[in-house]
Amino acid sequence: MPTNTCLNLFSYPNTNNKDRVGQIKHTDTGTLMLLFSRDPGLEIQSPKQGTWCAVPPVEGHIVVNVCDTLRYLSSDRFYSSIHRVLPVFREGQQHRHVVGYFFRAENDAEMRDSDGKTITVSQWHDQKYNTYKTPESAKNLRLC
Ligand SMILES: O=C(O)CCC(=O)C(=O)O
Ligand SMILES: [Fe+2]
Repeated sequence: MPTNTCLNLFSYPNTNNKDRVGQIKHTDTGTLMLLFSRDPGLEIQSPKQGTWCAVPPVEGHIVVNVCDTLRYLSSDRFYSSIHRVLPVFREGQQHRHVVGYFFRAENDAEMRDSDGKTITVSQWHDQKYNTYKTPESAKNLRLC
């Protein structure tokens, strides 16, 4: 059965322009995301206080991110983490490099979203990614 599981290589330009954003706040669509990074910039939002907290890279460690599908399949036992990427200027560096492995369930797998609606994994994925198409539509991004 096909899935949208993928390995993504990211390269963010190094900048000290505070108006630039690496990635706006979002949750990931799949089950788990493994993030391999030596560069700072990732932040997660506390679900209770709403405050942002840096996730600094730690030598020999990776970040494991819970994503939407795991939230739905676990009936909210696990929550998908709300996160964003900010530019962190680093002297002498050209880019911020990150590798993300996005585990995604089978496209036809069904789950119940937070409105109680039954939706397939690929429908959820496509619906969410359509909101990124323009900066205007991204303002309405449904997080989870
Ligand atoms: O660049 C990062 O640190 C995180 C990337 C990310 O959140 C994503 O691609 O969904
Ligand atoms: Fe993400």
